[in-house]
Amino acid sequence: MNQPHTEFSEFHWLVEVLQTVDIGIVVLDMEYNITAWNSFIENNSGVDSADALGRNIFDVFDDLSEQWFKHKAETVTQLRNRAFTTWEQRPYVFKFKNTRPVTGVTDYMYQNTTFIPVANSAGDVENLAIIVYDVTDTATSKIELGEVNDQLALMSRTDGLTQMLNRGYWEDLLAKEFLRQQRNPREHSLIMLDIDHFKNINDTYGHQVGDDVIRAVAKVILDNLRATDFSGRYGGEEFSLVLIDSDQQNSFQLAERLRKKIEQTAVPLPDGEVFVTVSLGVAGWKPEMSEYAQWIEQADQALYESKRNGRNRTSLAP
Ligand SMILES: Nc1nc2c(ncn2[C@@H]2O[C@H](COP(=O)(O)OP(=O)(O)OP(=O)(O)O)[C@@H](O)[C@H]2O)c(=O)[nH]1
Repeated sequence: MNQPHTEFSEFHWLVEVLQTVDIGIVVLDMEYNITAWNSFIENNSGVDSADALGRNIFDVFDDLSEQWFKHKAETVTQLRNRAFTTWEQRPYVFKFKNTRPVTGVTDYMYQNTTFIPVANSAGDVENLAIIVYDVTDTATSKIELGEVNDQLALMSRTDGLTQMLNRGYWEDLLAKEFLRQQRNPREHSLIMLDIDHFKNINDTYGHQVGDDVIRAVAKVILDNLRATDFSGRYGGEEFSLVLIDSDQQNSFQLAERLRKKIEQTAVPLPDGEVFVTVSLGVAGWKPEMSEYAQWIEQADQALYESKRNGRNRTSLAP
């Protein structure tokens, strides 16, 4: 005698809960017409439940991908299995505005969603429920963390003063290129370049001007290499370059071009300008080299020969 009343109050209580929870609930029939629409969906879509009920979901959300949605829904109802989508696979199913204070990361609510087949008492699937979780906070912090990590990765590869590769990363690239050379040799060359009497620049004009000189030399190098070449700041006023598909003789010519351009590059001073010269050493790759350090060593020896012979010149490794 009490049974119907209990069931009714339980139902009422359940509906109350569904209206209050902080997740979205949409229920559709097999023709994709809306049969339930809770307050969360109402508030975020701006469509009242009274207006939504009975309407087709694709009319209410005209940017909902019909093909994708139907495929998902059919899989769920035919297999009688739940299915999930995460914001990483698809940022949102229903396009709701992001209600958070401006994050700069997203204009829309990131959502995880669950598709649930709903069977009647006879066991036939007659409805499809879609549960929507607002995961904007998690998603934005994960995206921001990813951006910070990218930034850190870039910083860990780059020299702060010149924006060239730093020595560690340049050597990593050299090590990889060296391994490729051992398998499939080509005519690559390595150049070491050092600013002449740089200590005098610092001592005469101060470290600020010294830094400007280093930046100016780096710019000439970067502006004159091919996209496939790679250069790094090897030490304070020393730079290292790998020229791809350039034999020792061609690389000597490029080194001379760099040397002359740097010699003609004026670095501004508060009251005038200063010019510097550089010394260079060029070493082509040789099959007898068993490790990349020997390649650097050969270019270094050629560089020191340039220094010994009076600087502002290029020497070739023997
Ligand atoms: N301003 C500035 N100076 C630096 C930096 N890194 C290294 N140095 C200076 O570079 C100078 C290098 O001097 P040395 O190794 O004696 O060589 P050099 O004076 O160039 O003489 P040679 O190479 O023989 O022609 C030192 O005084 C270092 O303090 C930097 O990032 N900025």
